[in-house]
Amino acid sequence: MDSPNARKESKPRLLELVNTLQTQIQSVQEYLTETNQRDPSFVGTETPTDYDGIDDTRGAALENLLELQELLMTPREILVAQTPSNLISRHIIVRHDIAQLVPVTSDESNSISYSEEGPSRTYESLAEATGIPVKLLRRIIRHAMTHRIFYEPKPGHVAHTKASRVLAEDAKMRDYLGTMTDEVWQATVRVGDAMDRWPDARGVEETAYWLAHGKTMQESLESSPEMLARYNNAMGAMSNDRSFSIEHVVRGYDWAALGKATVVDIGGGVGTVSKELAKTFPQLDLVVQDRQEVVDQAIASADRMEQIRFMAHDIFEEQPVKDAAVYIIRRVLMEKTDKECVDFLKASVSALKPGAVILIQDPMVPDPGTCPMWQERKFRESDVAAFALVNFYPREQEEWQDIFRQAGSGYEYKGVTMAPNSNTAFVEAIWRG
Ligand SMILES: C[S@@+](CC[C@H](N)C(=O)[O-])C[C@H]1O[C@@H](n2cnc3c(N)ncnc32)[C@H](O)[C@@H]1O
Repeated sequence: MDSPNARKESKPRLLELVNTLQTQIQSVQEYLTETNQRDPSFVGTETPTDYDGIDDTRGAALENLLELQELLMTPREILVAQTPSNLISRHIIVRHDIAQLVPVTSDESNSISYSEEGPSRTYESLAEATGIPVKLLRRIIRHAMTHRIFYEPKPGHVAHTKASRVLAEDAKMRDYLGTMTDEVWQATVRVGDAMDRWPDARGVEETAYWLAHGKTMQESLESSPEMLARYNNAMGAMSNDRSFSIEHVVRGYDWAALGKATVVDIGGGVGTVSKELAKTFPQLDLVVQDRQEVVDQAIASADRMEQIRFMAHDIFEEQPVKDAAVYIIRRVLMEKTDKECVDFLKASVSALKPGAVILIQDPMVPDPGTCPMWQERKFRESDVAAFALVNFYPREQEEWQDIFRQAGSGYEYKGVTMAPNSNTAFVEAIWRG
């Protein structure tokens, strides 16, 4: 324990945080100046601020700011800070395409008014366009404004902030929020009921999602091509987020060392990961496998690449692509029971040549204190959401080891490694035959 004298000498925590922040923010500001960027602001929609070259300092500053902000809050304020109503305005904005109705540039429709800050649209004109009574619409949009989505450049006018502009221009981001507010949100409020009903729940049927929607998430997606397309876009929107980032796949394995080789992306969706691998490692031949309806969607999409072949394949059927160097399966086994994981591995055996690698990427929350709180909070939010949706249980080292042991003695289990700065774990095994 510190001696009373040592304690006297150390700076009070609030001041220590402010001093550290002063230095960090100075560096961020210098970076913005060096890269000719405007001051960050919630007024107007100039291109989103790019912090890429200073991301570590920005992350450290966010961590200090979070601590500072929450140290300045009372315990009551902490308890009520997040409320279920936080999502209401986002839900309505996405449902009624409100972001697209607000002009981004000055040359759009004539219901626009121009001010120094840029184009805007009145609540009355938005009410007419959406059919929502103006008083209600104003309440909802003003709620969003407190979350920095839109602002009022002058009374009665709605204009874009950077965040609302992203929503207006990025269909994938709208699909992400649509999936969150139409699908995930409803499930999260049934978690307590699901835990009461199935205390030892396993598998995708004994879930809060099932209680909320009367079917599994997969059944929902299979029943509606629109919902499936929206879900796949939502996954794409999150591919840049640190927690889901494809960067962890691209950098987390020595793909270059494979030379000219075949990589099979099992349950690869519409090929988001394979497209990134294909761009960075042109020597790889990639095969993306998924359910027929997902493959159809991928093939219909405009950005197909020569290097990637799509193939309908059920992960529990015998693997048809023989002799590939790596079989990667990302964010698929997290939804499967242990027995299903074993079945999948057994179904792969006949295709594997000695030395072939099975690479599983699944979410796993880092241990407390090993990453900044602002990141851990995000990771734990997606962890409990995955529990609500598909009954996801992060598997420990020993559980994976046991799964590979049951799948056959030919698998040499290498272990689980966390990708740095992420909630992503790689599980690796090599087929020895
Ligand atoms: C969460 S998404 C992950 C997609 C992709 N791997 C990624 O990381 O972006 C899970 C994917 O697994 C696919 N999937 C689930 N069960 C499957 C099965 N039995 N056979 C084939 N694909 C399956 C789903 O269709 C979906 O595309």
